[in-house]
Amino acid sequence: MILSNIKQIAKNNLKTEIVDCCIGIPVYFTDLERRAVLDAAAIVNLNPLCLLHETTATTLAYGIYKIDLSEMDPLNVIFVDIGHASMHHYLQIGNPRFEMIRHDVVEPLLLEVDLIYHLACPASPVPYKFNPGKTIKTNVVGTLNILGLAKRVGAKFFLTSTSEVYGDPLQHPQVETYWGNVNLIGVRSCYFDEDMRTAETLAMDYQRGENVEVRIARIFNTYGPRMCIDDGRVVSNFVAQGSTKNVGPYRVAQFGQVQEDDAGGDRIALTITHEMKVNYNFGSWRSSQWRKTRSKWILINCKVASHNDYGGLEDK
Ligand SMILES: O=C(O)[C@H]1O[C@H](OP(=O)(O)OP(=O)(O)OC[C@H]2O[C@@H](n3ccc(=O)[nH]c3=O)[C@H](O)[C@@H]2O)[C@H](O)[C@@H](O)[C@@H]1O
Repeated sequence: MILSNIKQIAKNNLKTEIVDCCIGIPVYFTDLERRAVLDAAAIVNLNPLCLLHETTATTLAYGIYKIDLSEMDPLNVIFVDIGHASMHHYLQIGNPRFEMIRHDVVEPLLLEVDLIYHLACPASPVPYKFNPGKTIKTNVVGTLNILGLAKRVGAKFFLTSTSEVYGDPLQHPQVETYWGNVNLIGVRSCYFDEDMRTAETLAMDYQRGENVEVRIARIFNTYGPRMCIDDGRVVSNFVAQGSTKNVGPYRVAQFGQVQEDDAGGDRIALTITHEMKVNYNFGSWRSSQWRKTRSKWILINCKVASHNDYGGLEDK
């Protein structure tokens, strides 16, 4: 079912028949599970040229699509795999400037760097609920460690936060100055909202007390190329479920559409370091600062169903 859907999506996008393919699998798949994937592919007339580990695919995708890294630019990129999902392996791709380190940010990390993008937390409800303790550790202890690293080496620190810091907001649309309405013991809060709030607090404390230059981007519901169809966030849910269904009353929600991918956040960071402001909503069309940034991110204002109109729709 999944493979036939993916095949259809690829066919529509590429406007050609799809037969040959590479299929990404978790590294922990057993031989039997790998065989089952190949059998499933055969059922839908796919011819897998290889089964690729997800981490390998992720790293390759970065290397392939990150086309703005100049050959002449002395920039080294270090990936730190937080080891939170099925990512147990890593690949150092051909470019000698990419280095992949397998490390859990919950443990101290010693590196020499100038600029840090702290993106280390699953943003979709499915993975962040899978192991809430780990999610909290990643956002709280992990952020503290990376801030400690930034402090030690004098690096700039860019934190990707979330619209979830507003909890169940009473103000629409949310602006950066809004403090939110978070239920600290709610099912959503204890997984993600509260610990991302703590992460932001830590970042601001290190900016005030330790002179770490901090930028925070609160990313709203994102949708863009190379997101998983079963990502679990609202826009991909809509796309997956089909948005033509009559779902009753509508409300306006905020969306950020990512035209590249989450890693494309660095474009924003580079832009906003020239601005005075520290935190930004990426998704608030009322944010004048946002509009000033010349990033590849665009906003779509659209009408969506409220939470309860869609069974299983978890995200805002
Ligand atoms: O325990 C305390 O009383 C102190 O804890 C922290 O200070 P500190 O432990 O010196 O840690 P930082 O240098 O701010 O680093 C925070 C974390 O980052 C980690 N770190 C630091 C540097 C580094 O390169 N890599 C790295 O992972 C450290 O192991 C530490 O756990 C707080 O910043 C202090 O305000 C507080 O007084």
